[in-house]
Amino acid sequence: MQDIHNMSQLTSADLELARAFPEGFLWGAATASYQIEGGAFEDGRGSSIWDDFSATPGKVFQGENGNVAADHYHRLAEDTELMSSLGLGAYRFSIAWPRILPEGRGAINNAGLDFYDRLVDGLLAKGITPYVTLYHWDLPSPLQQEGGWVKRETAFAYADFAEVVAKRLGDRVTNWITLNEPWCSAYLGYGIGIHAPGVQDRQAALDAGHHLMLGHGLAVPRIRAHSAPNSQVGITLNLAHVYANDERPETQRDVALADAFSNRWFLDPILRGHYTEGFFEQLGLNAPPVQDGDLATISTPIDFLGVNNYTRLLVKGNTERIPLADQVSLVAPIPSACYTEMGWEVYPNGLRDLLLRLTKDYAVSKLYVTENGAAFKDAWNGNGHVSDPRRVDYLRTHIAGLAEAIQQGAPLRGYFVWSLMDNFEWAEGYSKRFGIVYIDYPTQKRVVKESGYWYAGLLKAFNQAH
Ligand SMILES: N#[N+]C[C@@H]1[C@@H](O)[C@H](O)[C@@H](O)[C@@H]2O[C@H]12
Repeated sequence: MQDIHNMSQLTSADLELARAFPEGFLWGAATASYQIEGGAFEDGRGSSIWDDFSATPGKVFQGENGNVAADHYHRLAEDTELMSSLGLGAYRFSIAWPRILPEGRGAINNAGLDFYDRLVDGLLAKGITPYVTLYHWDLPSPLQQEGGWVKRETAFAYADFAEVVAKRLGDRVTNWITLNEPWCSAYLGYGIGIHAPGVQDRQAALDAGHHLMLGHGLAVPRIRAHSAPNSQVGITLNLAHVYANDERPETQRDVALADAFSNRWFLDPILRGHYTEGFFEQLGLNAPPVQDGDLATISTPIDFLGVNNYTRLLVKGNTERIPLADQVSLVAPIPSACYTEMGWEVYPNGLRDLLLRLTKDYAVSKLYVTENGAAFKDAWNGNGHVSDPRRVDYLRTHIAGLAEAIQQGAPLRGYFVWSLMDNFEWAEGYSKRFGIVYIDYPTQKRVVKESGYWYAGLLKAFNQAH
């Protein structure tokens, strides 16, 4: 592989930016099992709700699925070499529950554990620290057939799964993320049904969210019991800072509703041990089936909070309609602003302001940005490289916001760009490319994008400064 660093086009300001970060700051990239692995029917892997959802007509763009994806299952050596050439200090990936427990519980598929053994050993051999997400949405189908996350039993099945993985990898993996974005699993999967398993029932979303958090709390001690003493366990939440479009009282009301629904629904139980007061009433729904002790379990102390952030929320109150927390009026696209292919406003200060809010309002000892990135229209002409200047600018401006947040007191310890490589973007299929490495799916060729060279150059400059 060409000397990847000589291909980067860093400015003097970029070099200054790299030097702004403290020694020990962790630079990584993130992926998820169903989005990159493929090998969907190999070596004993069972079916997941995303296999089922993708196979359901009309659910995923052009009927695409994760059967092959980026074929990572067959390219471990190539992809770990790619990560090493980029200079990554860490790699965040997820474990496919159906590879480990094809029925969701019970019989262990050791071939599945062997795959992650090989991945972890390959990363460690290259000096790359594994950050393992135990659940990134691929619930085994048999558990969904019993009701999935709306059933309390699934929380216990998840904790059993987490322990099986920790027993195998806990001697080498010291950084664990229990869940990825339970808000998406609950609301997109069970509330409005645009994600797997495709249930459209807002009460089910609250019940699923509760059991996801219960699974998190049940799993934390079981992960710790099988990991090295210096291990750390956290959770990753998708969060966004909420801004008021004006000072009107109805706008202030809607800002509070949007914050409750988008952020505090999960932040408050996990970090404060209680749901946000009045939250369920604002939604016009019943409380989920909370049992004695649940909130104590859910709020079991964690070592860090993982933050996934892509954009901000801008809210404009509407007196004619008293919204429910999940129906707040967001401001229409702003002509002067820049938007990604996902329709998300590019607003770098949103990440900085979010980290500062979390620092101010929640007693988090450590923060990691576990996902941040952008989808833009990337094209590859079959040779040369992929020009993606908008992604370079997105990364540059958001990373600059991290430096400001740290300088203002945020306990930020690391950043994982989403994503290492283009991948299956859920209901959008392969139509949205988030990678700093381009995947030519017909050939599975990996082509480092301009943003990948830039990120590698930033990491090299950071390492040279320390
Ligand atoms: N959409 N989008 C990109 C990205 C998605 O690909 C990840 O799997 C999720 O954790 C999170 O939603 C963010």
